[in-house]
Amino acid sequence: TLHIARPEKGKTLADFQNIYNSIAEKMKSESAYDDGTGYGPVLVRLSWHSSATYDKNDNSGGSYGGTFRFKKEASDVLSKGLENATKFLDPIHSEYPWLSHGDLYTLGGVTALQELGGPKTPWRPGRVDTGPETVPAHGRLPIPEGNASYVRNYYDRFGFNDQEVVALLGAHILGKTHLKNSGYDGPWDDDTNIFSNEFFGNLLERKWTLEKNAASNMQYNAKGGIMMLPTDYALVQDPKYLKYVKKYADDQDAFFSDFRDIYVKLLERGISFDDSIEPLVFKTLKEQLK
Ligand code: HEM
Ligand SMILES: CCOC(=O)c1cnc2ccccc2c1N
Repeated sequence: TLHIARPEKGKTLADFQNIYNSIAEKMKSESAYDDGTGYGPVLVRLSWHSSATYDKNDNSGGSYGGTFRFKKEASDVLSKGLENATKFLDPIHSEYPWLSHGDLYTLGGVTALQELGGPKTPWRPGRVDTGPETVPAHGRLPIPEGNASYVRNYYDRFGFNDQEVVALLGAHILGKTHLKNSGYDGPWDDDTNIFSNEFFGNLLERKWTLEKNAASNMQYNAKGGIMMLPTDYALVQDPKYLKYVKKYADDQDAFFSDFRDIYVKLLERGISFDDSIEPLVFKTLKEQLK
C-alpha cells in the first residue's frame, strides 16, 4: 500500500495554528471532563490508536486514511473510551471540513501533548481519507496483559527498537484506565494531565504489588493509588528495556526529545512526505498570549 502525503491546497502554518487553537481552547473550556483530567490524555490516546494499525509487512494501516472515523474500526473493544475523543473532535471537523480525518486525529494528539507541557512536536499535513474497504481487521491493537516479549514482538510490526518502545510507552504518564473501558483501574493520582518523565520514576521507585482488580484483571498497584498495566511493568522486568527506563528516569530532557522523535515516527509511519512539505511547529496557547 502506498500512502503519498498530499497537503490540503493552499493551507499555511497560520491555518493549522487556527485549528490547534480551536482544539486547545476547547480543551480549556471542557477541563472538567473525566473528573478533571480533561481531554488531553484521551486525545493523545486517539492519535496513537489511529496510528496503531500499521503493519510494516505490507505498509497497511496507520494514520494516513483516517479510518478510525468508521465504526468498523472504532468499535474495536480495545478502543473503548475513544468515542469521547472522536465526539470532542467532531465540531472541529465541522469547523474545518477541508482537514482530512488522519490529519485531524494526529493534530489532536500533538495539540494535547503540547498543551499538557509535552515537547514541541513537528507535524506534517497531507494524510488523505481512504474508504471503508481500507479499514484493517481488528486484532492489530495491543493487549494490556502482555509480557516483555509480547511488547517487543508487537512493536516489531512497526520496526521500532527497544529504546523507541520504552520512550513511546512513557505516554502512560498521562490519563487513566477506566474499569468500564478496559477493565483496569486507576491511577487515582490527580496530576495525570501533566506530561513528564515520572512514569519511569514510578516504575523504578515504587513498591509494586500484583493484584486482581474489581474486573478480575491482574494489575500492579503501589501506595498512593498509582498503578501499572502488565505491559507497563514489563519494561522493568526485561533487562534490555530496563536500561532505557533508568535513562529516562534520570534524564527528563533525553525523554522529552526521544519521545518527540518516536511519537512523530508513529504518527507518520507508512506515509511518504515530499521534502517540500515543511514540518510545522505550533505555538502553545500560553506562548500566544499578548
Ligand atoms: C503496549 C502498548 C499499549 C497498551 C497495551 C496500552 C493500553 C492502554 C489501556 C488499557 C488504557 C486504559 C484505557 C481506558 O481504560 O480508558 C490506556 C490508556 C492510555 N494510553 Fe495506552 N497502551 C499502549 C500504548 C500506548 C501508546 C504508545 C500511547 C501514546 C503514545 C498510549 C497512550 C495512552 C493514553 C494517553 C491513555 C490515557 C487515556 C485516558 O486517560 O482516557 N498508550 N492504554
Ligand atoms: C500517576 C502516574 O500514572 C502512571 O504511572 C500510569 C501508568 N500506567 C498507565 C496506563 C494506562 C493509562 C494511564 C497510566 C498511568 N497514568
